[in-house]
Amino acid sequence: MSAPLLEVEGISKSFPGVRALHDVQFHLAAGEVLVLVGENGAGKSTLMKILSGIYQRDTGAIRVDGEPVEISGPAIAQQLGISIIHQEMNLMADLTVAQNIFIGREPRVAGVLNERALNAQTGELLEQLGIGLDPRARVGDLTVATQQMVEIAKALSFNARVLIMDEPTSALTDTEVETLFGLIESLKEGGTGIIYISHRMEELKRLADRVTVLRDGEYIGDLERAEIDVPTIIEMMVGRQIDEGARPVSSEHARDEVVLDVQGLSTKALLDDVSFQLHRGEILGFAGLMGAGRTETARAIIGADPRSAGTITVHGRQVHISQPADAVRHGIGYLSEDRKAYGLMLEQDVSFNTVLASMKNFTGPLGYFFDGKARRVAQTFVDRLRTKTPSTSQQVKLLSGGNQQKVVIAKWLARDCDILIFDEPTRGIDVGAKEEIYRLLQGLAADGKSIIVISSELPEVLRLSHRIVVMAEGRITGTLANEDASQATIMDYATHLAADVTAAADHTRGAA
Ligand SMILES: Nc1ncnc2c1ncn2[C@@H]1O[C@H](COP(=O)(O)OP(=O)(O)OP(=O)(O)O)[C@@H](O)[C@H]1O
Repeated sequence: MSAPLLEVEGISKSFPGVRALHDVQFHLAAGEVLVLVGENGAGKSTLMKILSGIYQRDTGAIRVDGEPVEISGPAIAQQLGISIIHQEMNLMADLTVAQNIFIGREPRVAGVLNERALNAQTGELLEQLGIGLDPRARVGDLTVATQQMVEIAKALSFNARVLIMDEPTSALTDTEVETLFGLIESLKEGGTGIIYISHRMEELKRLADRVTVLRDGEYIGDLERAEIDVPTIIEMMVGRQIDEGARPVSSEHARDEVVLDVQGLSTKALLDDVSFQLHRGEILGFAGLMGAGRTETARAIIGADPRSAGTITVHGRQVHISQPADAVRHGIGYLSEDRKAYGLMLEQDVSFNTVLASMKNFTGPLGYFFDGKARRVAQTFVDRLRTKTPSTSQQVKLLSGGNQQKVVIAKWLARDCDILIFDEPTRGIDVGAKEEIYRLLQGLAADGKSIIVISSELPEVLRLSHRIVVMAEGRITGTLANEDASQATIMDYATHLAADVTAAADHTRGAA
């Protein structure tokens, strides 16, 4: 039998205070998709960073085609044919597609960049991959999905034999996901081995030839394609069974007081006459395709983007919100979908970030910061959300992606706003922690908070929301009671297949 394309054995890696990996193994054959799963902080990214030369292992062996290798830096990984596509992409917005792919390797004549050859070479590569894209397009003008295709093209331009994808679908629409999966199929046929990290269980069934499970930095086991069963995998991942909670019903809160009333909200860029009401104790889900206007609605409400029309009424009083600080003053908290840009101060620790939105409760006269109090509060959220961190004094940038997201959630929970808007709250969060976050949000709603959840995951919208607002192209196309909604009906409204039902639905049922 020929040696596997890639093999790792006995890999361990520690950081100060954290044992990230201990005696981990896996193997990958040419033309195989290996899906790597594990809870947040299980060690998936660390393992991939070792393979791509970003981190050095403490112990263990790595073999390519059966030969031991030392991956002492990213350039060596590239030479060995190992390429990684990160969760957060590393492209330069102001450069073109071609410039990004061949940056530092551009064809030159007598030292001068040959733009024409560069574009031709890129055109060829894109065509081979079946990606219909102009090599001269500016990357900053492309959608996230297309940028990701550029990342993949870039990885393959180094003749990658092993392609590592870290949660590649987390920011893609359903059709874009299909395009990506099509590309993965053709890469497999060409003999590329793919390591695919995902928290989405449905993807695993579609894609995986094999699944490798990590828990707490340790190798738990492998499942072959025929053995893949989601509940088994979840149990291997979290070491216990997860009960899925019941879906809520809309009538529970439909008659309660209206806490937030948005009428005729419009923006120059996209929104057209967006109107809805949020009740006390209600979770209102916002569904729709990427670009439908859900994030824009949130941003227009909190004053992050200018409105061209519309009124916002909080607890019966019309309010003037022209910047996010005004929104917070009126008790509206917004958890952004982009945690790095808006959510966290990465250099600061878990404790500081947890109290970041409620600083005045932790600051005394003359700006004295009550560090002990902040740490106690931060620790309660670390416990409740099961955030994996050695302590509350760990810098946030050293946490895994999913655990950073938990800190963002803690920050808004600590702020104690009356109205909370969560934009893709569980992006990058593992299945076990997701269910805990759902219960936490439902607990907050039961205590009288009002919550908007924007989510691209329909099972999440259905699991959480009393009512569901569906948007398409900047407008609300439907408002559904949870008991009337299914993934299919939501998609109908999101794609305009159903008539506008806003008026017919129980949009105003509770306003009596
Ligand atoms: N540079 C670092 N310094 C200290 N600790 C680190 C560093 N990088 C990772 N860790 C820790 O190592 C552990 C494994 O993290 P890793 O990012 O590999 O997890 P993951 O499985 O990829 O999680 P997620 O699903 O949340 O992305 C975590 O506890 C993380 O906080």
